Amino acid sequence: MDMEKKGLILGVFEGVNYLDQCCEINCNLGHSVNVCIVVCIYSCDVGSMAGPKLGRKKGAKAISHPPRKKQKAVLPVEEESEKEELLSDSDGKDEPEKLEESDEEEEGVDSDSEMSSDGDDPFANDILQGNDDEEDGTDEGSDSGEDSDSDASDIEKRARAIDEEKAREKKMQKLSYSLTSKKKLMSSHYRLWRCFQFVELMELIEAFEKPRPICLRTNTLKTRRRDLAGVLLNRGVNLDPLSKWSKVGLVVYDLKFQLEPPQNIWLGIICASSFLPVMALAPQEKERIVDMAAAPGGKTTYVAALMKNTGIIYANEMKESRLKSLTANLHRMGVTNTIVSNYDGRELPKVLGNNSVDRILLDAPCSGTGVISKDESVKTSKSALDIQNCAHLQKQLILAAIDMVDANSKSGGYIVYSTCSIMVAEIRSLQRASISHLDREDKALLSHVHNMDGFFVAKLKKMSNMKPTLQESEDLGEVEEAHELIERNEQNEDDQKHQKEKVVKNNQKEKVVRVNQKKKISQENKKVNNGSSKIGKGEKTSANEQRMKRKRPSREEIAKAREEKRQALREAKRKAGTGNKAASMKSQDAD
Ligand SMILES: C[S@@+](CC[C@H](N)C(=O)[O-])C[C@H]1O[C@@H](n2cnc3c(N)ncnc32)[C@H](O)[C@@H]1O
Repeated sequence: MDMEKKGLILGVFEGVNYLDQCCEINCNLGHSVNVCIVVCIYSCDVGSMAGPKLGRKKGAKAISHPPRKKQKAVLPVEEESEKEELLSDSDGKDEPEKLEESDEEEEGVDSDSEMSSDGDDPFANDILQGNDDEEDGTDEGSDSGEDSDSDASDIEKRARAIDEEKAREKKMQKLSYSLTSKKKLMSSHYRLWRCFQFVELMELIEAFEKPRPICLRTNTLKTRRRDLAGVLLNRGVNLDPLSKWSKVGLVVYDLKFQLEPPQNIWLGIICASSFLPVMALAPQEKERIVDMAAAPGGKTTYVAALMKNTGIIYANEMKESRLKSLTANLHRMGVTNTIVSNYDGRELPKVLGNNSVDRILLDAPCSGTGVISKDESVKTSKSALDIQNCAHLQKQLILAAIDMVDANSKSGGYIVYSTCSIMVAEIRSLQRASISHLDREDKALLSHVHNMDGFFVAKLKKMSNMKPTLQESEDLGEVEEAHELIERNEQNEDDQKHQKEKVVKNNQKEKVVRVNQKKKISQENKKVNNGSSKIGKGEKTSANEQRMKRKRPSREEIAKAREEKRQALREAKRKAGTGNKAASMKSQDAD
């Protein structure tokens, strides 16, 4: 690996220790240029990075964050005062003492709430059983004596039994629902999930159903993280710094005033994984940057903040209906360096020109399979065709991005491609742009491992603005074809089986049709042979062939035939008319 480039990339993530691996693949990129792809593999575990609670007030409950004890500690957890980290954006002074005091109390509150919310407390059942035992003992004693007591305890027992039965039924219902949805998910996307081992797949599906921690990003155009944290803590919100790697992120545990956020200081609730593409892009002040698929602007506003409202951001969105939210967010967040456009991203090189910008963020439209925890319908609503269509669009968008970015940019020449999908086909859009092989699992941020929404981020560096020669294009075309061939070959057994079954059925149908046709033809032949004296015994001309051979009548012949028909009709009418007249005369005579 080229250490310089590695250094460069690590530089982008200076101080970021969650980078598991950073591999670089120099490769011929299909289409027009040579591009170096730098694949950054993120292993973030928000929960474990967050460390102990900060500033939680007495009695405040920790809600809806995943149980920490189940999370994998991918990163070295910073055990030191997170409050310092949280409030250390600049000088680290003026930390409210109150917060430090509450840290210790916090731990207790936290672990309690985890136990109760998880239902994982190993002692809980014992305590219940103990109670039952005691009651049983009392019952035995009362049997020997007072009837009224035993009646009461009988009723209690029965009531308890009914309750238990109900609870069991509920549990079974829940279990069967969960199994059905898992089955549905597995069967509907079986072929696309083939890259996972069964156990891992189950873990992944489980992870989809867990709520993610709520993350906030401080809008540094309006405030500092420490100030925001101070405001939130004063309002009784429990929060942690997201981690050392994010100087703006906060993890929030009980956002009570969710509907009335202080609009001038934060963007809203976002997933930690959405920080990563912008961090990877590392926009610099005064650069020209394109956000190819921008709405609703979560990443554009972050880019603008990192650029301190300097330079230019072209924020493009194809769907007109989504422009409103994009512009509204830009205004709300105080972004002033952005031009909003409404093009199909594939058309942008024609509008902005080739080799015209320093960096491009392509947060591609995707199947959304990485965000099932937010939108459950993704489980069953996405067909294989949807995924393939997405992948095709993504490839075309990547190619447009490559055309637009300037390899000679002094500070940039980078493209960041991200999707919130964990589907191989979509991740492979990069490959389909003829970038050499990417190992699929390793590049995705997987929900069950990282406790984030599934996500894929790759950073590309354009190496040259030169267009390849015809020969190179042809070679690359072949490479592309080869990739497509490989992909086609990789269709899973299910697919093949399905296809085979279809083919067999079709063959059978065709056979039946052919047999019927043959029968029909031979019957017609027989008829023709029997009925027509013109066709001798030895003549093998079929009725069909005869029909084919029959000459089409000329126009004159058709006109003549029509005239004859008309005359015959007139004659028939006339005859009928005279018949009627005679009949009516007859009847008059009779009267
Ligand atoms: C994943 S979302 C972008 C989210 C955004 N980057 C953010 O962080 O808020 C993808 C966006 O791409 C838009 N889109 C879909 N097809 C597009 C195309 N051909 N060109 C440009 N944008 C497109 C969608 O309407 C959608 O708003």
